[in-house]
Amino acid sequence: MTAPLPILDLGRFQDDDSGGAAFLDDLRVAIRRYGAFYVTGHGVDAATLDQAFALSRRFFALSDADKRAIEMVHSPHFRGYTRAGWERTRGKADWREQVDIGSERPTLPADADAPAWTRLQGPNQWPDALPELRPAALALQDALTEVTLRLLRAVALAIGLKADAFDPIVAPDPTQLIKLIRYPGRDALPEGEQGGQDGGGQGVGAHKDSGLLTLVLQHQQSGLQAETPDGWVDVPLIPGTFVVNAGELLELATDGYFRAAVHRVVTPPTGVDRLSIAFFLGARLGARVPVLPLLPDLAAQARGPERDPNNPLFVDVGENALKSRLRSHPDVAQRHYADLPAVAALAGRVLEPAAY
Ligand SMILES: O=C(O)CCC(=O)C(=O)O
Ligand SMILES: [Fe+2]
Repeated sequence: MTAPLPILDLGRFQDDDSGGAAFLDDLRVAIRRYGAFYVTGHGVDAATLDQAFALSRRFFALSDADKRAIEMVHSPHFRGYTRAGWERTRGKADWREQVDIGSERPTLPADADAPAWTRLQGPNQWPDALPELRPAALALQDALTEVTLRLLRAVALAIGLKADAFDPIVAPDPTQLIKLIRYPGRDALPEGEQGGQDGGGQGVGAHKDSGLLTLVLQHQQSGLQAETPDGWVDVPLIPGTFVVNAGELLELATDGYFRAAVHRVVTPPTGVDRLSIAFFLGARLGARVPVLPLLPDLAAQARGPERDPNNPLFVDVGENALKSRLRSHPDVAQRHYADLPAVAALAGRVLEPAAY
């Protein structure tokens, strides 16, 4: 099989300021052309990943009542369970159920003058019916954070910066988010939702991730697709790899030298479902993303960040993260953010989920 995206071995990266020139060139070319690539040599062992998918399978097999006990609408921090059809991308329902697990941090004081994004920080919701999930998910979060921070050091070197160039906006408390996701097969979707994109329903619609870098862990069933200069391509499962997507903050920090990857997931065929785990690493919520001083010949190729009226990009990290969350989860927006003028203006327009 010819891989649709480059496959890079992180084992080739030497983590000092010398980098490993050939690896860094490959990395820069991959992100510049595709915004995405496969990574091998990431060091997360297969047993850890198998255990994570086994727990994910057990979580989604819980009763509706057990899952809905931790529904996201209870959390101003956008944590917990989302039923299929309740999340939206580009205004349309996504046919996936998921649980969002972020950095486990205390709620910030509710100060009237505090920016709205401060409400994003806080504890997770954990299912009483699956106590093993908490330690396993937090350990996985640590392991994936380490891989992503290592990739970020390589990205910095690849554009002519010091390895620690992202530290001021990331350390010591980057935004972390794990999503355990299950996409039901086409037959499980309501009538009228089964067509669309190349014959498949919208597992998740085309989008960019809002952070710096995302790792997508695939398992058994493919369905991820990426938009490339040659059009949409399938990004099938390659055992032992993660898919890495550049996010909006990396597009902003490089003034558009890198573009965030546009990607989507199509609904699996009748009779099967698909599990995936996505890990999103963003900058500190309180940080503002600077335009980094790239090597002059790279800076000359920077196109500026994309200007999409449907998806404004914000250099204030908390604001950019909140934009994505409010747009994807209108029920949480209405329950916990109705005081924001932008949310109030949307009231009643996008709240009704498709029947499921
Ligand atoms: O499930 C996947 O493969 C990708 C999920 C994704 O793109 C997202 O949740 O942002
Ligand atoms: Fe994504």
